Amino acid sequence: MSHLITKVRSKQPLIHNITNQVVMNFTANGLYALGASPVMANAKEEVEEMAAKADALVLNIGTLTSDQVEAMILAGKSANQAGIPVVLDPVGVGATKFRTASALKILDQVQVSCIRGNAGEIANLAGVETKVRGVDGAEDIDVQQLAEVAFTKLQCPLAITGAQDIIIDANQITFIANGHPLLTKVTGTGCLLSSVVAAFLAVSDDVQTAISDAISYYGIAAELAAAEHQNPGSFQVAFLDQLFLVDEKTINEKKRITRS
Ligand SMILES: Nc1ncnc2c1ncn2[C@@H]1O[C@H](COP(=O)(O)OP(=O)(O)OP(=O)(O)O)[C@@H](O)[C@H]1O
Ligand SMILES: Cc1ncsc1CCO
Ligand SMILES: [Mg+2]
Repeated sequence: MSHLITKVRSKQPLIHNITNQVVMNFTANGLYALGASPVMANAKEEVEEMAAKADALVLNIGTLTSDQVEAMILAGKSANQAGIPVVLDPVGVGATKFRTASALKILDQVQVSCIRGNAGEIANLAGVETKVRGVDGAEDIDVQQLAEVAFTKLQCPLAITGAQDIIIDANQITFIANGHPLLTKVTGTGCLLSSVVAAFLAVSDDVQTAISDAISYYGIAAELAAAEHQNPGSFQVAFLDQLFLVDEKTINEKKRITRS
C-alpha cells in the first residue's frame, strides 16, 4: 500500500489551526514544507466559516485564553458539521486546572478524530495521576498501559508521543520507533506534528494508518536532519528541509513500525 505522504502532497489539504503563539510560524512553515496549506484563524467571529472551508482543523491549547476556548468550540462544531477531521493537542494539560478543564470542555462538545500529546498530557487528560511541569512530558510512565487506560476513558484515537510513539484506537495499537532526541530541543515539534497528523487525516478515512504514516514520516525527516546537523538551530532548518524532501521510497526503507 502506498504511503499517504504522496496523497497529502497531491491534494494539498487546507489545515485550519487554532494554535499557540509560540509555534504559529513554525507550524505554518512545517505544513508548507510537507505540501499542505496552513491557515491560522482565531477570532470567534470567523472560525466557524474558516473551519467549514478547511480540510482539517487543529485545536492546540498551548497559550489558551477564555475567548480562545469559545472559538475552539465554535470551530470544532463547524468542523463536525462539515465532516472534516479535528485534532486536539492538549498542551500542558495537568500543569494548570484551566488547561485541564478547557481540554475536557472541548472534548465534551466537539467530536475529535485524534488527540496527540506527550505521555504526561494524555495521562492527565485521562485522569491518571502524573506530574506535569510546563509543556514537557512526564517521565516514568508505562506508555502501553497508559494508552489502554486512556483510550478506555477518552474513547477517541490517541497518539502518545515520546522516544517511542504509540497510536491506539478501537481496533489496533501501533508503535513507532522513528524520531530523534533533537526534536525535544526545538519548540513546537509536538505542535507541528499534531498539524501534520491533521493533514494526513484530511486525505484518508483510515485513522490508524493516517496517524502512523504521519508520525513515521515525521520521525524519519528528523533522523535525516540530525544526520546532517547536531545543534538545535541548524537542526530546525534541516528538519524543515527534510519534511519537504523525504519521499515515499525513503520512508519505506527507514520506517520502524510494529503493530499489535
Ligand atoms: N527521546 C526521543 N527520541 C526520539 N524522538 C523523540 C523523542 N522525544 C520525542 N520525540 C519525537 O518528537 C516529536 C514530538 O513529540 P513530543 O512527545 O516531544 O511532543 P511534545 O511534548 O508535545 O512537544 P512540544 O510541546 O515541544 O510541541 C514526535 O515525533 C516524537 O516521536
Ligand atoms: C513553550 C510553550 N509554552 C506554551 S505552548 C509552548 C510551545 C510548545 O508546546
Ligand atoms: Mg506538546
